[in-house]
Amino acid sequence: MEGDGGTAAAWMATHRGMYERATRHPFTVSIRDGSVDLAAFKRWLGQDYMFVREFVAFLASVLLKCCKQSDSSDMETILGGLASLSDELSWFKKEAAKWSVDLAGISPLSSNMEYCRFLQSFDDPEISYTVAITTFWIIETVYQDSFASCIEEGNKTPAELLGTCQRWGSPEFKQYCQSLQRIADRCLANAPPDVVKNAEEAFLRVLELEIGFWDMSSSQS
Ligand SMILES: Cc1ncc(CO)c(N)n1
Repeated sequence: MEGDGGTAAAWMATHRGMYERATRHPFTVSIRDGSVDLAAFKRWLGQDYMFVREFVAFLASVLLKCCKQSDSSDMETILGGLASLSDELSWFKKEAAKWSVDLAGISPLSSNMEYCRFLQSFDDPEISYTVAITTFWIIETVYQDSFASCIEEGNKTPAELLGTCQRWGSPEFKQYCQSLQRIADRCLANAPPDVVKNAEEAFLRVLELEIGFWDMSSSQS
């Protein structure tokens, strides 16, 4: 949450309560303190695999909006993100095998479906690149912040979950999120007020959906 004076950091401060509900959720807090229910972790793993497949399509829509801008200099960053999702899907398959989670037999739970429907709504060409890139930034940042807290000093994260936490909690992933934040801030600084308002609404909607996703993982809702 390094406030660098941009709009993104300002929203994290204004909506701090919601932001913390998403990034210090009882589910990730239970990973950090070692009390995590492994059945819940496995549920999260299977559901998140399905989410990430949908996230690929979302990111493709962000990339397309980027390419249609007169200045498409963010293309490399987004393309890099898309490429790392390929690696991420392989990681999910490996991790699922390790935990005996049958990915083929999973169907999305309702909070996951709701989140996926939100991602699909970005297919609409009317939704601006600014709103889409801001959404992308906050989706990644919630995971970065959540999992980074599980590997902070003093954690009691079970050894077999450290790999998961490092995937999103690593310094490299943090840098990547910061580069997305700079892009979002630049777009927001140049956007008309109605677009900024839509982006803030999308920011809040992501926090809500992320909380729902953790709730679902903890308790199958
Ligand atoms: C639900 C959810 N939010 C964010 C990310 C970050 O990639 C993810 N994998 N899953």
